[in-house]
Amino acid sequence: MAIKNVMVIGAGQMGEGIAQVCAQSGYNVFLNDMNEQALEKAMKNMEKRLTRAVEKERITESDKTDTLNRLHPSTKLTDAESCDLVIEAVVENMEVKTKVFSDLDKITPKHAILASNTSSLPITEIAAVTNRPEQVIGMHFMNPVPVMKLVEIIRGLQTSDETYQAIEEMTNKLSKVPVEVNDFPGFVANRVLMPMINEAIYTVYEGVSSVEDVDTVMKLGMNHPMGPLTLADFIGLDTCLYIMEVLYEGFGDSKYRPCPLLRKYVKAGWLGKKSGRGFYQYES
Ligand SMILES: CC(=O)CC(=O)SCCNC(=O)CCNC(=O)[C@H](O)C(C)(C)COP(=O)(O)OP(=O)(O)OC[C@H]1O[C@@H](n2cnc3c(N)ncnc32)[C@H](O)[C@@H]1OP(=O)(O)O
Ligand SMILES: NC(=O)C1=CN([C@@H]2O[C@H](COP(=O)(O)OP(=O)(O)OC[C@H]3O[C@@H](n4cnc5c(N)ncnc54)[C@H](OP(=O)(O)O)[C@@H]3O)[C@@H](O)[C@H]2O)C=CC1
Repeated sequence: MAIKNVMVIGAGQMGEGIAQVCAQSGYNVFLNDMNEQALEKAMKNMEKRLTRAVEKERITESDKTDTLNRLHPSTKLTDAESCDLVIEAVVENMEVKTKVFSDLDKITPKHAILASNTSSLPITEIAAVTNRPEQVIGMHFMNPVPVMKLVEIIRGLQTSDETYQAIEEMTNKLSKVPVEVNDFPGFVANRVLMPMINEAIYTVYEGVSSVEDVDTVMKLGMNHPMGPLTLADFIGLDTCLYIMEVLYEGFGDSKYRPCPLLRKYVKAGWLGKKSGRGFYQYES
């Protein structure tokens, strides 16, 4: 199936990045969000990054103009009626995601593929609220999307080979590297990454070391590009907590219990870089 028109739902940090790379690769993209301010901010950020790419001579001025012309901010989910693929990137919450998928199932054409950028939630459960579970799939991009090469492609129980192949082909077209994984809590990326981040938070919580020193140990000792606490702030502490909860509930194993300090920060509204405060403070 040829994918031409794509809708990305959620103009947060992931949705914005996904919309940009799709438009840069020639897809016609609706970026959908109920919040017009979030859409405006996302459009500005994408334009800024494209301008920087022109300055660095990675793309031409006309590539930038063409990309921007392919990007359409949208506040109506019904714009998905002309789309061949929808990539959902709203908050990591099953209730919110299943509501979006159930609505999309009614709006989109019969042939359309419905993908989720969920970082941990079961694709099979999301697919079950639609009448097309064979066309529902996980397409898990990494943050920051324009930079990171990996896309985890997650097969739900009923995902068809045809759907998998269409998404694998598109991932290659986006100049990303696809990796096929099965539908288990946290898939591969976050089953491995998030317990490491959670453990780093425990070392601060238990007074083993300071935030800065934990990050230094992992940066200089393990050559990680960012320390785990900087990375947690970058991902979003709410997202980190939701993922730990999915692992904890999904496996029923106490080794995945979220650190109380992580819970406390999220309750305080300290969500990391996006809210201006997490383990570190950020200028707005
Ligand atoms: C939670 C999940 O479900 C899954 C996940 O995504 S887990 C998170 C996975 N991501 C990571 O682990 C990221 C780890 N960090 C890194 O790789 C690097 O620190 C980084 C790529 C983010 C920044 O790299 P850096 O060398 O430290 O900084 P910097 O030189 O400023 O940036 C390198 C390039 O990335 C770009 N970049 C940095 N942050 C960016 C962002 N948020 N959005 C877009 N581009 C960005 C910069 O513009 C720069 O591009 P140019 O070459 O055009 O200048
Ligand atoms: N952060 C990361 O590093 C990664 C995140 N992901 C996944 O991507 C998805 C989005 O994460 P991210 O972009 O970081 O999150 P953000 O917090 O940046 O954005 C969340 C988006 O969800 C929307 N949203 C929030 N609440 C609701 C609701 N009740 N109904 C509908 N939409 C809602 C927000 O809309 P509004 O603008 O209106 O508030 C916003 O567009 C999550 O599933 C996350 O797990 C995947 C890979 C990496």
